[in-house]
Amino acid sequence: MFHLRKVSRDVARVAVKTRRLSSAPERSLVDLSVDKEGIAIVQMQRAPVNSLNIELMRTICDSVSDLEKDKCKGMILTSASPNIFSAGMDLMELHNPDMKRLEEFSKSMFDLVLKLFGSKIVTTAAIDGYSGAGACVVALALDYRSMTAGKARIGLNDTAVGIPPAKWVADLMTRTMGQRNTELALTSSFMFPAERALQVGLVDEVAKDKEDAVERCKKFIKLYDNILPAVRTHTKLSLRQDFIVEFEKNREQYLKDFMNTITNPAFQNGLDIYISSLKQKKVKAAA
Ligand SMILES: CCCCCCCC/C=C\CC(=O)SCCNC(=O)CCNC(=O)[C@H](O)C(C)(C)COP(=O)(O)OP(=O)(O)OC[C@H]1O[C@@H](n2cnc3c(N)ncnc32)[C@H](O)[C@@H]1OP(=O)(O)O
Repeated sequence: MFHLRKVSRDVARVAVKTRRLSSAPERSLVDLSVDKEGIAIVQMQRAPVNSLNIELMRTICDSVSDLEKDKCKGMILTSASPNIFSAGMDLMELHNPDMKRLEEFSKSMFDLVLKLFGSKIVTTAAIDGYSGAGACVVALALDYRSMTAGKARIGLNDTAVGIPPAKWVADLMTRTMGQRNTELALTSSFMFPAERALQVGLVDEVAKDKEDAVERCKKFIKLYDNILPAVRTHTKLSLRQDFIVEFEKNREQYLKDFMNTITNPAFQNGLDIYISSLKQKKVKAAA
């Protein structure tokens, strides 16, 4: 049986870790709550756009570990930012990086993907807004995705940012969308609205708003009510083992490849321009 009091202790623990790891966050990077049925909502709240820095990735990872330990039924990853699920990796982590921090960043990214993909609990995302690149990878590592119709977009726009998608990223997407759709999505960096994402299998359901997206995740988690959790986990992990084994085997190489891409001067030049264009957009909007 799940106890609410225990969960608030967990929340406090996550908040403490976050304060220790990061230079200045005033509050926890995720808001974690669990309902009476043992369904957790892990709400990212790293303003303004939930960009994934080391601290946010570690906090999500630790939250999932805590929920697994507490034998939670399932989790819903969502966002506190209106219209943004997550802007993907924190570009500031990639821009003129300190080598040691970049290595830590890469490790945190791999740890998070493996934690989510291999989680014992049912993992879902209620995607209510932009979910690009690294955020799309996070969503793909989960069991189920519901996404709101309207302005929200999801996709792997890595090539647009100047990062050729790693083999493991393409594999993760292929498992969900198949070879042809993945090829088209990755080469074009297409950002899918919810209905198109549903057609290609990138998301599982289209919701009318965030509340509906969360409800659909809950419904999905409850589909497993009559299945023994250990049997469900065993089945899921045996079907995912090939990816996990391959990832672990090549992890060092993936790390080197990623670090080489990021530290390449041509990538850094491109990133300068990309970041300036993001800032410029704001200046133009204000004018
Ligand atoms: C964990 C597993 C990861 C595994 C990944 C492996 C594959 C690696 C591939 C890709 C890596 C990436 O993820 S690179 C990041 C890609 N993301 C983007 O290109 C998104 C860029 N941002 C936008 O398009 C827009 O900001 C937005 C649509 C997300 C929001 O638009 P909006 O108009 O609402 O807000 P602003 O544009 O004004 O942004 C507000 C504020 O946030 C800053 N910002 C935006 N995105 C990022 C980011 N990704 N990292 C850091 N900061 C970001 C933006 O510059 C503004 O800052 P200021 O207020 O200071 O101007």
